[in-house]
Amino acid sequence: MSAPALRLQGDLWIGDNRLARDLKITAPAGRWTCLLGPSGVGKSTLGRLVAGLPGRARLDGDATAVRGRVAMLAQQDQLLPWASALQNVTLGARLRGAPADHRRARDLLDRVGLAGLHHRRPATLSGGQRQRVALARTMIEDSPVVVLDEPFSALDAGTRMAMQDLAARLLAGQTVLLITHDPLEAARLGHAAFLMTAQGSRPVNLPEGPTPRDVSDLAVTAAQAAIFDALSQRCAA
Ligand SMILES: Nc1ncnc2c1ncn2[C@@H]1O[C@H](COP(=O)(O)OP(=O)(O)OP(=O)(O)O)[C@@H](O)[C@H]1O
Repeated sequence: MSAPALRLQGDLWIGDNRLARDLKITAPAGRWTCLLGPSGVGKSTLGRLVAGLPGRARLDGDATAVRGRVAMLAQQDQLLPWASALQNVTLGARLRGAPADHRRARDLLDRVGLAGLHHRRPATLSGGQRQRVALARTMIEDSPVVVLDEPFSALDAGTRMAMQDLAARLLAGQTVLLITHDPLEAARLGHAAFLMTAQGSRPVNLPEGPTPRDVSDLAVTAAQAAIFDALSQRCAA
């Protein structure tokens, strides 16, 4: 199934509480779109809407109905506590009643740096290790649309960069909505980016060219600074 573009427009609500108005966010097909904005503005809520998760949230404007599977890596890793890392990675297939691809699951766990930890339960893993199990679980799905909600936030700088590179490679061609607080992450990984506030959304300029971009690229540094500036102004407003 080819990856669709996403269009998210209108006011975002949870019940009677309007979180943000006049959103105009478009995520190009098969590309990474980053969503930035102050804490509590509704980024995760929007991500859950895209993923079709049940709840009281709604967008009262025009939104693309996403057909087919959406994989979501939520802010809390949501691993099953009684299942091993490997069983957590193959959970989606088991829930669909499909045969689990253990070989691929093991390979992904190795690639996210968890070789030797396949049989550990989540409680015996660090926060960053659990986040990487959740990342492997998201990547094995091969969904046309992927929502990543702060997927690298628990990782040290070196591991974070390595996981960004791996995700950019393995999710190439899928439509990815990346929710992040990290301007550098957006500048490295985004083909498009939006800053979301309670008053609306606006596109953020990113460097041209292939991703993941080099951190030492001056265009990346400049984009990072511009995003940081925009975020501080919006948060101070
Ligand atoms: N189930 C819920 N019922 C009512 N309000 C909720 C619910 N879930 C979240 N909220 C509220 O909705 C707002 C948006 O939350 P959300 O988690 O989407 O924000 P966010 O932009 O992702 O924040 P952060 O960057 O801190 O993760 C917050 O004010 C939160 O308290």
